[in-house]
Amino acid sequence: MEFATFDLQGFEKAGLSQRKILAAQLDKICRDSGFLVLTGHGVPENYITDMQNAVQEFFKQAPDDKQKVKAPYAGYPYGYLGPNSEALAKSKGVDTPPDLKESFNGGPQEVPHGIVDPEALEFCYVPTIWPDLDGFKPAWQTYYGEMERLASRIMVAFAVALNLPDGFFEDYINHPISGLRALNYPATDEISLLNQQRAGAHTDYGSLTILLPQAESQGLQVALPDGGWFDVPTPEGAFVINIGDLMARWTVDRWVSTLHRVVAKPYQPARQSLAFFHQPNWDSVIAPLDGSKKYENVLSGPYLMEKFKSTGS
Ligand SMILES: O=C(O)CCC(=O)C(=O)O
Ligand SMILES: [Fe+2]
Repeated sequence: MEFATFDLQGFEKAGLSQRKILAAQLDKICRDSGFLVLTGHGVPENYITDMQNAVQEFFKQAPDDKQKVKAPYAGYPYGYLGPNSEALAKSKGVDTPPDLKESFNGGPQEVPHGIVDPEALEFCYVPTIWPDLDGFKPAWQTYYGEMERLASRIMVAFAVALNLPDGFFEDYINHPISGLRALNYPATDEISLLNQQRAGAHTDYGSLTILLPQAESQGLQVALPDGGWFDVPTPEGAFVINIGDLMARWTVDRWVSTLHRVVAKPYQPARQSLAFFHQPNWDSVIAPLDGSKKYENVLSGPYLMEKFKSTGS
């Protein structure tokens, strides 16, 4: 398998006929694996390094200091989630020991006017709990804002790839409820528990994920049709993008949300990554894009909430 690359600025600047060719390539990638390396993203490098440094400082703290910003109750979506709190494979009905990781999570930066649904307010519009570390909050907020803009641009390319008008997704994603997760996978020694991974095999839940694994780091793998695993390249200066379950459902399985994991091997150095999970507005109605009735309509927010209940977080 060759891992696909898509140059976003190349697409955005292309003339009409070249744009069609590139959109067809993007459609093929999303049908085949739903995973690609994204270049030409235009996110300023210093925003990325500021964020990576801030996150590294956060994880370097003593456990007690990290716990100061822990999610205050089970199910609270943001803040620090320590070791042993999540097993992603459970979202696929596979019972495994907890993933070998810790994370810090944050949500939308503001509550849009007119949101009154208490479930929405509780599930995605509760505050992010900020650590008391110089520069952490601004670095995080800047990076989050960049990811929101990048996701919107990718959604334009997706619309074109699906033969829809450029702005088709705009109204669905103008108040997105995306989550940003900084992940730290501590160095491993011997791996003692059977089936324990850094992130168990899972698919992502939303429209698309923008991943930034630490450059040249190892371990992210996508499932192959024959049951094997393929190592995802993590080139410097590029993001890894993948389709989530909601997009597969929206496209009535034209596009695939592929199983992936971060494999745990003995004696690995620590590994960090940033994962931005793009999710349409809380109340966007996700109806099959082909006009069929193959899937029932769902609301973006409640759909996501159901998915979360399954991972033991
Ligand atoms: O850390 C990574 O590279 C991937 C993590 C991941 O797939 C996830 O958290 O959904
Ligand atoms: Fe994932």
